[in-house]
Amino acid sequence: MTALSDLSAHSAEALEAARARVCALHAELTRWNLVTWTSGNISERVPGTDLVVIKPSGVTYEDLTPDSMVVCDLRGERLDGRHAPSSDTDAHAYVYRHMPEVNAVVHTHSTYATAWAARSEPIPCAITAMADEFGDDIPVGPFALIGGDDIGRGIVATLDGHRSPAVLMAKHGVFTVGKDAKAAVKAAVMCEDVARTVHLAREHGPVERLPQEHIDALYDRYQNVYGQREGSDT
Ligand SMILES: O=C(CO)[C@@H](O)[C@@H](O)COP(=O)(O)O
Repeated sequence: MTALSDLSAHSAEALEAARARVCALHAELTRWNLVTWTSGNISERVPGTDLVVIKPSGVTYEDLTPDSMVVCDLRGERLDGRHAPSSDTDAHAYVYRHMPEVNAVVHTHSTYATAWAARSEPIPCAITAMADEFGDDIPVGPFALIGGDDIGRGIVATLDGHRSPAVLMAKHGVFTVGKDAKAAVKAAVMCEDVARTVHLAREHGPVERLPQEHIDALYDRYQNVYGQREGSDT
């Protein structure tokens, strides 16, 4: 376990950067209308350490500062911070312990996606934007009570080996994962967007899933070709 007093200068710098990054990204949750009052949270693994930076519980988004972020270990134990950590800390910590490729977790109750979660219904991969980002239907995870690591177990059981970085936890809301906090926030923004679009489409009739070969081709293009690639001068 990494104790804060044992951190190298490099890791201490990484921790300060993660505090600032995680704090700032909470503004994206409100900017994109993904949360109500204090109802969502972001955490990020501090690169090169066994530390996690997470939102304090129940503190309004406008009052968050880098300094108010809570630092925990991978068991969810608070190592630094004057506030209690998010009530979902044990869930986030469980994900970090069991999905080493995941460096960030985001939780929201965004309206349309949570409406699908309330029905325990996966969102069918019916539009290109879904195939791009999620590569599949957005799956539903089991219902779990808030507070322990049961939510984390449900997230891991559902997302491990799945292309989707988002899971709709039944009767609860959205959890997304990513290689960093920005990627996990992006997945949360896109999850709400596609949840709304597919919901609206269904109001006018049945919605068909894209053929699997189109989902595969779209996912491959978006993940491996789309945008600016490293080394590209365009
Ligand atoms: O999902 C829930 C409650 O339903 C919690 O995650 C949410 O209110 C956020 O709690 P925290 O302020 O992060 O403790």
